[in-house]
Amino acid sequence: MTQDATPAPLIPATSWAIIDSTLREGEQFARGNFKRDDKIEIARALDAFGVEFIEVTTPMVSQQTHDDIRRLTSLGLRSRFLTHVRCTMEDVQRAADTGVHGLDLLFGTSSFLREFSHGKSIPQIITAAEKVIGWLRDHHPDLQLRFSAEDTFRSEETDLMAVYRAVSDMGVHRVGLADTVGVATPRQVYALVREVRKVIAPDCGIEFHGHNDTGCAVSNAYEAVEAGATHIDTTILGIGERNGITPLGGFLARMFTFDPQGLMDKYQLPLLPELDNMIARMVGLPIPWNNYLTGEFAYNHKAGMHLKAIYLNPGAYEVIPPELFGVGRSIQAASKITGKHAIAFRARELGLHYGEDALRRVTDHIKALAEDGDLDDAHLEQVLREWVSA
Ligand SMILES: CC(=O)SCCNC(=O)CCNC(=O)[C@H](O)C(C)(C)COP(=O)(O)OP(=O)(O)OC[C@H]1O[C@@H](n2cnc3c(N)ncnc32)[C@H](O)[C@@H]1OP(=O)(O)O
Ligand SMILES: O=C(O)CCC(=O)C(=O)O
Ligand SMILES: [Mg+2]
Repeated sequence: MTQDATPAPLIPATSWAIIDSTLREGEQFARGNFKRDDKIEIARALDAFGVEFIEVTTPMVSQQTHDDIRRLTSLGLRSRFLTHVRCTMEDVQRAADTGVHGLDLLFGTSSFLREFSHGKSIPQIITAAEKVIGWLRDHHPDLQLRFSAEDTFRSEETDLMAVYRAVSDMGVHRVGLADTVGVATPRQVYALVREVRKVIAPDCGIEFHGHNDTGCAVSNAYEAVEAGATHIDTTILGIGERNGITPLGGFLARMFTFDPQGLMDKYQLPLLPELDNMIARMVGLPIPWNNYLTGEFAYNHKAGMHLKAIYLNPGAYEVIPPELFGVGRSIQAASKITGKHAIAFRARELGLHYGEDALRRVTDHIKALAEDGDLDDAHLEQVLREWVSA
């Protein structure tokens, strides 16, 4: 390697793709009920952002949903549409004429779902998959096929390997691991992805879908990629069943740290706030204050020790430059936990210059005033102007 060669990114952004499921998993969110115009707006926004795949709800929901999918697939977007269907002839025949690029098939493999959802044994699941996948390959060879073992992380490993090996042999393009109840730990995800990789064809992709019940949805998606997963399911703001799945913004924040340029090449990152605001508006809820990247306080800096460094170099306390994701930072200089450096910087911005003693005095005065509540910027400016000549 020559001395000035750029080191290869730790996890290149070209090694994985996003399947955004706001239009499928997102419709399973408590407040998710998208009308046709909403669906079109969401799809266009995701396409403009650059996500590789958009997953939509099964056309089995209703004639309206079926027609909506046809409308979406006729928009001429670059993002590829996938529809999420049960492993039955009825579902796939209905889905095959919607103009989608691929079908995301699933079958629950845990004892919970085998007993309480569909009632099928593992051999019966494999037989059903054979029939459905065989028909699809014969009649719709252009469709990209994925087969997922729903509730993967509460399924027996021997059952999973039997299913994944079988569907890979049947020629699916991707297998899916789904942490349906959000129980998996990052280490389990990593280990299982590595095991699955051993039993499927080398060119078969691996998709991960992770719920956030125990707060691991982003970490688990990251571990999946580190272990070799090729596709990650996200939704805008993480909306989905219960408390949702891996959020698009959170996943991108995580992956940005490994390959910033790769992410900037693939996605229009400054559009992220528009996506988050759009979904917040449609579901009638605010963006959470602590949301990754776009939360109101995601880039708020307050403590004196932080502010000294932030003024000199924001990278001292920011891992991702906010402007790359279209957001700004806020500096809260007038609180009781502020310090002289922050006050001096703010004063200089206002064209005011304090000597050392005066700076200490005005800083202590501001800290004392703020014991009763932080000062807003106008109040800070007023104090700084009054005290400069005092
Ligand atoms: C973890 C997940 O998020 S999975 C995705 C969930 N998505 C959805 O449910 C999509 C929206 N769903 C719907 O509109 C409806 O549930 C429909 C149209 C799919 C089915 O409606 P209904 O026929 O009224 O059945 P209902 O929803 O009550 O029950 C689910 C049926 O699917 C069957 N089923 C569940 N999983 C599968 C599967 N992977 N493959 C085949 N059949 C399945 C169940 O056995 C049950 O069928 P049964 O009536 O023969 O016992
Ligand atoms: O099809 C899949 O892989 C995921 C389905 C799903 O939403 C889940 O298991 O939570
Ligand atoms: Mg889900």
